[in-house]
Amino acid sequence: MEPLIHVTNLKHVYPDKTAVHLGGLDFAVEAGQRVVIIGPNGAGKTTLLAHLLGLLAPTEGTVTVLGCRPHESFRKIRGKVGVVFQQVDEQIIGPRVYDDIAFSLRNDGLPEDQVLQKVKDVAASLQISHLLEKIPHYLSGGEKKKVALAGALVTLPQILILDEPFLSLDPESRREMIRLLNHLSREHEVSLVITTHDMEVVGDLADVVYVFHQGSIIARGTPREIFGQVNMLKEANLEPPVLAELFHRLHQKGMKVPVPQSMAEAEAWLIKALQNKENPEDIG
Ligand SMILES: Nc1ncnc2c1ncn2[C@@H]1O[C@H](COP(=O)(O)OP(=O)(O)OP(=O)(O)O)[C@@H](O)[C@H]1O
Repeated sequence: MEPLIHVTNLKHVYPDKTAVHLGGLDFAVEAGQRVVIIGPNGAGKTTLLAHLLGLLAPTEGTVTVLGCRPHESFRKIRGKVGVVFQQVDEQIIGPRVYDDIAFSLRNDGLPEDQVLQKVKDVAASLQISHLLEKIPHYLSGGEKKKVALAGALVTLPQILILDEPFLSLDPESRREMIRLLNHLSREHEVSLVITTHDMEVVGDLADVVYVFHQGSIIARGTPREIFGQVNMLKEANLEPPVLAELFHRLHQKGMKVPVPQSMAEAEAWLIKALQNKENPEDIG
């Protein structure tokens, strides 16, 4: 079956002649997958997202989203693709939070009673019902992110695109955002495409991780496969998660350790190892 998103050998040249190339592996997203893109500054992550949203047209290569070329016919798929931009301030345009979330529904000509119901439902699911009458400008950063997410989700998209959703969130809001995104994927089968510099969230969030570096998509795999390649990550100017680095060092010292995907996994392994100090190599 054709993936929901398929990008091959994308090259984009900006008007000032800056060229962004995503050669190497194809970028593909299957239905219901949670895909996280990592890469150093300037690797082309945001440029790719702009192509998925039809905001840019490829100079070379192909971009297919839900069977369409987004730059030619994004209107056809608009309601099926939600987005939360990095700068949510630029995205939130309604005078009240309610109006902002209602924007695309009203734009599609939905009767006001249905708009009301859908806005109420999405606000309740994101636990922001108490914010609906507020002026967006005065919201906190985390609240703004949730409002932008509500605006993206209110049309029940098949694909949700998020550029750096964890930026400037405090630990509690970050956990809450991870929980929400995983819930959307699990319960509503929304496919997620997320860029982040926050390596610590990737293991809790991704089915598939793509690594962008110097004009190429250089690696694709599960978080365990990607974080098992600590040297590749460092060469790509990426800091592996602390646990991956620690277990990599233990491995280099000759210990048969797994690559932990989460704190809970590392904790369980360490408890077993400490309880069985006689022969820790047996624990895998
Ligand atoms: N509108 C633009 N005009 C000219 N060059 C641009 C434009 N937007 C991005 N670029 C350039 O394209 C390259 C890729 O930028 P992009 O924003 O896609 O990278 P990124 O991986 O998202 O980086 P970051 O992690 O810093 O957000 C950079 O060299 C950037 O300077």
